[in-house]
Amino acid sequence: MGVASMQRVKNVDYDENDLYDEPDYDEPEETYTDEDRNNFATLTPVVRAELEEASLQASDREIEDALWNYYWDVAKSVTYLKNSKKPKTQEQLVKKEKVKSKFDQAAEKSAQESDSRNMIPYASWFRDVPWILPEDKLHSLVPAMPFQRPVLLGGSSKLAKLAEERRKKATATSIRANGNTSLSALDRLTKTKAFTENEKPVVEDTPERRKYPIRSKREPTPPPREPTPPSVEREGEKPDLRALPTEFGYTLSTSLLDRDRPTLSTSDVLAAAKAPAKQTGNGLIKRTESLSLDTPSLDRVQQAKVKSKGLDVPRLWEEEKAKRKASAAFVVIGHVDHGKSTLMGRLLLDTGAVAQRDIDKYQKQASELGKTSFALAWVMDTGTEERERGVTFDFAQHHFSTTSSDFTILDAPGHRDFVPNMIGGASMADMALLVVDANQLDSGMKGQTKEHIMLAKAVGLKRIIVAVNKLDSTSQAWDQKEFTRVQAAVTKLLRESGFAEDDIAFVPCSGLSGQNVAKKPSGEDTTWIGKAHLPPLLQALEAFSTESAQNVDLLRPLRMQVVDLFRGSITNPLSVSGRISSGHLQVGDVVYLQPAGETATVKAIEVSEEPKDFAVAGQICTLHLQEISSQHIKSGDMLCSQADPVTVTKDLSLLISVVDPLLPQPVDVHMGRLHLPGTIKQLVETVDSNGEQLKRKPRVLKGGQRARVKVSLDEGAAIEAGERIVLRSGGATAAYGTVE
Ligand SMILES: Nc1nc2c(ncn2[C@@H]2O[C@H](COP(=O)(O)OP(=O)(O)OP(=O)(O)O)[C@@H](O)[C@H]2O)c(=O)[nH]1
Repeated sequence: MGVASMQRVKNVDYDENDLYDEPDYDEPEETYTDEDRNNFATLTPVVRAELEEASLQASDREIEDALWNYYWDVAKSVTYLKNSKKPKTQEQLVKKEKVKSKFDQAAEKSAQESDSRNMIPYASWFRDVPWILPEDKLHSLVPAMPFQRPVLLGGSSKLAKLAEERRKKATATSIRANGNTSLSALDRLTKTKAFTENEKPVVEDTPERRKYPIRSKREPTPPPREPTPPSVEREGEKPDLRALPTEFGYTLSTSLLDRDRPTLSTSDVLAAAKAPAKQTGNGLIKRTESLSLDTPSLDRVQQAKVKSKGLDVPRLWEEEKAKRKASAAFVVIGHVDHGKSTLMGRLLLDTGAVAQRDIDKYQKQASELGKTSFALAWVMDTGTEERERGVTFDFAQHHFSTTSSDFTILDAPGHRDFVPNMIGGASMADMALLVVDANQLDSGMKGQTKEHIMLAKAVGLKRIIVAVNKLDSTSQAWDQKEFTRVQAAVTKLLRESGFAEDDIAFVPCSGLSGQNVAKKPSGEDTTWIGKAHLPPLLQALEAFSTESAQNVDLLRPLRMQVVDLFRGSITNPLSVSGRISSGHLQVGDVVYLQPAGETATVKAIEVSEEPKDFAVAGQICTLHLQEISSQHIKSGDMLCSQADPVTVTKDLSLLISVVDPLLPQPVDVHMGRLHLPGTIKQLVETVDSNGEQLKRKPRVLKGGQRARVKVSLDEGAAIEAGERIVLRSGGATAAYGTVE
């Protein structure tokens, strides 16, 4: 395990007391979804393998607890388990309970108060409302289920306690109260408004949200990966002395988050109050009947429906062709610590996408930790603290431009532990950038260099640039022989994997020193690079990027797999991102989501973080949606044209290349960001390279064979012919191919 992984160990946000205080908690019954179970099945062996590497053992239950609590984050789960399994030092064992600060005590008290809100009889929700609400309406105004927040995030023991503590702290921080009830109602409302303005309200941790995480949009300039400074109270910062919102105010503020529940806006309430009361003996009761209890969603309350401008997108796209730069998205792959992040940080710095002052800042922070060499890598790290709910497993996107091309870097920070995410990232790319440490060829060949090459091919990437990196630190710096040795070995592997000679480019470079990255190298020991006509990395990327701009298919029906789902802002409560694989869309379009079978309106479009009127096939974009609930979308779903939607199916006929022996057996089916459990029901036939039958109904498929198989998915998915799929079993890639 490399230095970078050790950093992740340190990044985990807990203190030692969390490991040793173990109060009794009642364990709630967990009801896992199929997706949860699938995640457990896929990730538990990965975590176990990591632990075994460190000679540690953990039970399935412990691993599952960790995965559940760390939200499927393998690195964090491993870190937690490693720390909890490590023998305790004497010092740790005798450590007394920390003296609680006044703020901690206040936070605890407020958390208890907030817990006491968990069970609220519906009749008392509106006890401080100056008018009376009819009994039958009260049922519709409060949640259908008893309003009870989950007591634990799941699991048991220390993790459960850790999760509970965190939840309490988060609640306490958001609604800090000291019991001062003398503040005006206006102040209380201001408090609830503050949630929405900061766009970080206290969100219920419902099972629904666990299943379909909605994250805040990533900050464009990421924070450093290391260190995570301990949270310190800022000097001079005054505690928030405002009172808790009333039950009614709380209802209003939280209901804004639940878009499926009938929601009352403030204006609805005021209108109702002003409405003439019907004299029925019940006085004001009848006023409340003018409240529109069907007012369904935030969209309709706050957002005007966006109309389409009716643009002729294919014509506009063609007209703009001359003005447009070439573009390409590339996924950065390679074995751990071979220098991917450093090389990308260098590229972003030397192309001006990142300012030197940011690097200087990271340099200073890194050198304080004795890790100066990581300053460039920190540019790429999106930082766990920035992510809502500590989710760290998603790949990051970064953009940079040259005079001729626009690039998107797809970097999956956790992909070495989390191959499914590497598949998700690679399936959005036009090409791959494989980084190989010239000093560590053999370990890479046994490890992820080999696996990532296979997966790049499996998701359909044709072009690959191989950066032979760290040539500044070969036994003799910039040794041409070392470069040639790596080039020969990697070329062999790429050819075996099916990459054509013309689609492979080699670049000798050093991300750390910047030699041959954005500029040609200087110095006597690098003269051979110019003589061999080996371009700098940036030039190689530009040479491969020109094709992708022409490789768009606007005229086919719209298809875009949802890769990410997040909350953009209060005005854009639901946004999705992904790559349009075919067709086009524009602001105001109504799109169809499968497998939910729901429609949504495209309120706004962003491409490379710039607002656009339309987006076309080949572009990675963010769509802000309206008139759809988050419950109907999850990553892996397909956004398609209403007129020609993808059909939902459970049964797949696949033409596959076999990596590991296969029988009729359970498998995990991966298609881009979609991961579903399924079963190989039938081995139909083995075929030759032209797809012609070799043998009918084989009993087993061996590595290296091509075959037709029938796979049944556990649940229906939006998959159509021609899609690339990867079959995995026991945490390893077993086969890849296409849907027929
Ligand atoms: N000498 C030398 N060291 C380098 C070079 N590039 C990266 N390194 C060092 O290699 C180590 C790992 O670099 P990273 O950029 O974090 O590697 P990575 O492949 O992104 O690692 P993971 O994301 O953890 O897989 C760091 O200490 C870097 O400073 C290089 O060109 N030359």
